[in-house]
Amino acid sequence: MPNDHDHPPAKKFKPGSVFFRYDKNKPGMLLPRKGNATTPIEVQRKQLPIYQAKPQLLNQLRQLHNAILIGETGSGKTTQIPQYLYEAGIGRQGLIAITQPRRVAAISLAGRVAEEKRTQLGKLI
Ligand SMILES: Nc1ncnc2c1ncn2[C@@H]1O[C@H](COP(=O)(O)OP(=O)(O)OP(=O)(O)O)[C@@H](O)[C@H]1O
Repeated sequence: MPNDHDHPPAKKFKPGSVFFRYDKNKPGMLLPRKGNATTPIEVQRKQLPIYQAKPQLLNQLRQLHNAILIGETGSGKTTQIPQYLYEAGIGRQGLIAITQPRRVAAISLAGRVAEEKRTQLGKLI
């Protein structure tokens, strides 16, 4: 079974990924994208493509037991849908679980969502 060092997260090496930028000092290396410090996080959330579909999505998800959502990379599926569900009170009795293919990706995602919810990582998230 390969470890994280053998196969870094797919997201890290997806060309054109919104998450990563090239390291000019180390050819071939990709770095996490710099945060957009000038735009408030609430505004960043509303700028994501998925935000436009939020009411329709929640409406549909309330009526379904299972759903498969397909959307562009970086559109907000992973970071936003769990928050939409939580904010709408869906799944609050249990746990909203999110999977990622790699540990690094899972930690990065959790950190981002905690930042967006303005909570310390390890509590609500
Ligand atoms: N760790 C992070 N640090 C900073 N911004 C992030 C981070 N993770 C996500 N974002 C921001 O949130 C946006 C939505 O990311 P999200 O992972 O929800 O997209 P996605 O649709 O699930 O993408 P993918 O299909 O590649 O998993 C990104 O475009 C990026 O701007």
